[in-house]
Amino acid sequence: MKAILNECLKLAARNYGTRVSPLEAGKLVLQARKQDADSISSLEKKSIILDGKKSESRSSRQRIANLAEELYDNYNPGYSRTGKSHLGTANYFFNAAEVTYEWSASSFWEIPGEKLKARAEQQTLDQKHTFQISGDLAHTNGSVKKYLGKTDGIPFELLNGLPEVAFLGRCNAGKSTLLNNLTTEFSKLKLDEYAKTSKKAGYTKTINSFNVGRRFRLIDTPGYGVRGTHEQGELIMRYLRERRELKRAFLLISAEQGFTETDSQVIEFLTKFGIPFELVFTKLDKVKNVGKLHQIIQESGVLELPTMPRMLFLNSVTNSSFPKRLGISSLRNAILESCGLEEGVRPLKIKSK
Ligand SMILES: Nc1nc2c(ncn2[C@@H]2O[C@H](COP(=O)(O)OP(=O)(O)OP(=O)(O)O)[C@@H](O)[C@H]2O)c(=O)[nH]1
Ligand SMILES: [Mg+2]
Repeated sequence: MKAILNECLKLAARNYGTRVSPLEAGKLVLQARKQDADSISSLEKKSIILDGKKSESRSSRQRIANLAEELYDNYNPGYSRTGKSHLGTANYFFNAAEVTYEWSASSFWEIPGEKLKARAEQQTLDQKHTFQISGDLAHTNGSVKKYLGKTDGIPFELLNGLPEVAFLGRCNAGKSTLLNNLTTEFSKLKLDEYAKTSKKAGYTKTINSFNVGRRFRLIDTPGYGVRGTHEQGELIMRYLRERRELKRAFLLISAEQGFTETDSQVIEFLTKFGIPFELVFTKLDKVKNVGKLHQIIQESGVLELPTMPRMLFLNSVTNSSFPKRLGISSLRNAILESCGLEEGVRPLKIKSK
């Protein structure tokens, strides 16, 4: 299957603008992806069934260690595998960057700078209106300029338009834990606790922002579902639609439990409003049967989405079968990439030892 896909992509590259349009190439890739999903997956053929018997054999440990990567390759045929040097620099960035909690918001207007932006925009509109009515330039005499220079008491660094990526997902999907996972060095056994987490669903109540190395912001959000409230849902939807700094959303799905109806609605919402997003399957350590995970993905319809979101697989919690945090390098790399940070970029603020 990989060979066919590679052929499609090569064909598209060679014939761009001549025989095969990118749209046709896209269709070919989609078709190939669907066939890939329909066939018994390569992983299933290899019978990686983690049935809880805790096989201690070396090959089994090796298979688990490669699980996140194999799933990534299996479900992202359109993406080339990220090179080791890219992953290495992404890991360096996250390990070295200073992480600071910045703000929380329980309504859209509490997000630093949003009120200010809206007022400035209103003034620009009013100014245009004045031009139209009077045609007299002197009429506006620079009042807008005077206003734009002020920050309304909001520290300038909160208004400095850093790119943002947001974690979305049902309550208890592991959003806050993932934020801690991303920002904790591999060598540490226990995750740093930047974002507060709990076994109790519905723990995060506001949108919370964390500055990473003064290069971008990670945004933790309240979960949706039974424990989420209507107001939280409205806040998240507004943030997703209106926040200009948002570069990409990462939608978390429990690899053990799969999609809920609300997850599907959120995917529909993101697609409808053209909000770039990727899918992150969390709690890989809880998956006992990889075949079931394949079934969950295939039956969810996400493989047919026209936007072909990338799919990442990881675990934030370790246990004896999963002694390592898998899949995190790929997510770190995807975040830097979505924020437009080139390979080799360094944090502007380094963690103190
Ligand atoms: N086994 C396992 N547990 C995880 C993983 N990620 C998170 N958890 C656990 O899931 C529970 C919920 O994690 P949170 O990070 O608080 O989940 P959340 O999505 O932020 O939840 P809300 O704030 O309620 O929306 C905690 O007990 C975590 O330890 C994982 O990868 N594997
Ligand atoms: Mg949370």
